[in-house]
Amino acid sequence: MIEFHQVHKTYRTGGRDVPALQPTQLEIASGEIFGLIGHSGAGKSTLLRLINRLEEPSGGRILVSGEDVTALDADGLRRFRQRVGMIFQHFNLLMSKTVADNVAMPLRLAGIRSRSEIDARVAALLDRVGLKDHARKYPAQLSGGQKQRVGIARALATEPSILLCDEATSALDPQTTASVLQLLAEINRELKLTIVLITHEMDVIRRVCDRVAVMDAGAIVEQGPVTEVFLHPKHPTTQRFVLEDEAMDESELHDDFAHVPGRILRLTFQGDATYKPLLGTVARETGVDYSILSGRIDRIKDTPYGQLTLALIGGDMAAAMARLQAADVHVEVLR
Ligand SMILES: Nc1ncnc2c1ncn2[C@@H]1O[C@H](COP(=O)(O)OP(=O)(O)OP(=O)(O)O)[C@@H](O)[C@H]1O
Repeated sequence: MIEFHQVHKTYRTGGRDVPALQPTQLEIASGEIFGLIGHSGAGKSTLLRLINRLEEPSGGRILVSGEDVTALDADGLRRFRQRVGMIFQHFNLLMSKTVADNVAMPLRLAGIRSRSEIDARVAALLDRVGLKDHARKYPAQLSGGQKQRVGIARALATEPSILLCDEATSALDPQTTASVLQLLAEINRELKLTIVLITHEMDVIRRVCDRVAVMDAGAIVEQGPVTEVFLHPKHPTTQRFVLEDEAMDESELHDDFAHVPGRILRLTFQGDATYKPLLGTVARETGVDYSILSGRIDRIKDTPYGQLTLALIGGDMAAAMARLQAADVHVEVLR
């Protein structure tokens, strides 16, 4: 478990104080994938880099598995950092070293001398990230996605229990992003690794994260399970991220509906409710007719969900709404 107790950070540059993180209380459970989302300058990198003390907090305490990492001396910090891997947006590979040597680097730094042990561990790591035939290549000969896989192998070399991902997919195209996220999810499952990732894309959060914190101006403004935060966003910043992900502008949509008769509802359903033939049944039972104005059926990590905007006309409207709510559908009246 990673715990932040009233942790805050102010940078001092050019005689000026730049507040980057307001006093923050946060708990990240062991084995989960925790996402931090926010716009540029929101404080995501600062929060992430405080976990392995690449940034020193201005105050507060950070505990990892109960150990106060803010109190570690240089030697303790060096050993602690072996338990925390990190990957970066621009990969940070050594361009003059081969793929195998890049992955071997943390092992050498950790004091492992045996050539055969290093070779065996590097081979296993490269196999795990799908790069077993690329060991002798140089980073310049690899695609962006392959470079990030080298970054992941290198980060896993010392068998850490935490992996920090700093915009790890921001430099990648959508297809490569999906395959790197899938690799992170597999590693999380197989190695029971805690992953903390930062991103400015809700899609990344939706695909792999269990829980999310939304950051704005140096503070966490909303946090919770991704299903909850994504389907029922409360803070305006969260609502904007969700709308960006849906690639639709709510106000535009409302203009389109202006001429549609009837009551307009947004239905949100998740899990088993997603695949039930509910709408037809409710329409038959209550005499209500409906037209679907917009909708999306997708997944949040492993949970299927749907969000439909409907116009309801005629019949017993109150009974229809009660029937939907009784079937675990979240009903929001838009008009
Ligand atoms: N080393 C530094 N010195 C001074 N100010 C800094 C430093 N690093 C970050 N800041 C400032 O702290 C605030 C938070 O920055 P941070 O990089 O944590 O945000 P972010 O959400 O990660 O942004 P981005 O997505 O652009 O990386 C910003 O106002 C930034 O300018």
